[in-house]
Amino acid sequence: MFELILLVPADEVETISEALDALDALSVSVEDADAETPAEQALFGEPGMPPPKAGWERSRVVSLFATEALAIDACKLLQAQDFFACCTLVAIQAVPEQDWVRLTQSQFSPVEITPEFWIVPTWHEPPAQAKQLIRLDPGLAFGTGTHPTTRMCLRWIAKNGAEQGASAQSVRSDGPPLASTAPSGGSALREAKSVGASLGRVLDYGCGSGILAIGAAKFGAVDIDAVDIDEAAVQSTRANAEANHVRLNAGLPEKAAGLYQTVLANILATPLKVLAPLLCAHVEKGGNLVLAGILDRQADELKAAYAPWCALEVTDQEDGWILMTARL
Ligand SMILES: C[S@@+](CC[C@H](N)C(=O)[O-])C[C@H]1O[C@@H](n2cnc3c(N)ncnc32)[C@H](O)[C@@H]1O
Repeated sequence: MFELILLVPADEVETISEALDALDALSVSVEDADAETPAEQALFGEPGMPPPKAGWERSRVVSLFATEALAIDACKLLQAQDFFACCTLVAIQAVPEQDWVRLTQSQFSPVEITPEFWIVPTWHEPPAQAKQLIRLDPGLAFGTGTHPTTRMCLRWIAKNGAEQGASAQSVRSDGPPLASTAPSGGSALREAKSVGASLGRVLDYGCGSGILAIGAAKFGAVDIDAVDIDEAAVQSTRANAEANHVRLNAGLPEKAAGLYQTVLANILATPLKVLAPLLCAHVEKGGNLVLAGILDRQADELKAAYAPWCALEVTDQEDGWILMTARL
């Protein structure tokens, strides 16, 4: 593989990226050429806000080609275009051979939720102290446990759920009995001890990988619905639930039906505000609403949006993100 590296001004990033795509680049990535210097710029967008620009003031555009000849041809073609006038060729160079699988895997380590509750990729042995764990590999859907918002929701589940070691029998009982929630692996996991169900019936709204629904099952939830607007997330939730030997109902949002003792939603502040009446209507009297995906500066707007139904409070925080919960 050979990479063609260009320095491109912000206004031309989109045009150059599209041209590289048309010239059969295997991939095109755009980086801030000033990253990790005082001139580094943040580029991000949130729902309801203007979309971020396609590139930085000085963008480093790196495209990958199967052969050196293809990279050189693409470069020559680009250099002949008007829009290339303010761009600079940095290099055409061979990409060293890498074990990409090993490299990717090395970036995902077990994630500690509590000292006894861990998220562990399948290629890792569980840590010795793990008494409860979720087996999860990175996939297309959001939710590997590495994001603070997911971790805060899981901490809430661990704190408010049944005692660790809750068995497969403690999850939904309308299917065939499941073998075990105990993961394979080297750690000495405690045998099933509790079928308590302090989470009760659970709704995971915006389930992504299904990580919260699976966590709820591991901590004694009795009947779990996991919904998402993204069909790929629904598929991912089903596959991850099966891999973790837990039973849940995954589907599109209309699958959410009736009242739940626990409603979890880790989305973002803007959709959470829009969803306030719907989410609150699904929480039974005395039940819990658990919201994440909220920046600490957004606490007051969320409190106001939910005030007609409940009094949201900030009950956890990590890296500028907050967890807001309420009892209805
Ligand atoms: C930040 S991810 C959270 C995933 C997972 N629950 C977690 O805690 O890691 C948010 C998920 O919500 C879904 N989502 C966004 N808006 C939604 C909506 N209006 N209704 C249902 N799901 C939504 C997205 O597709 C995405 O999978």
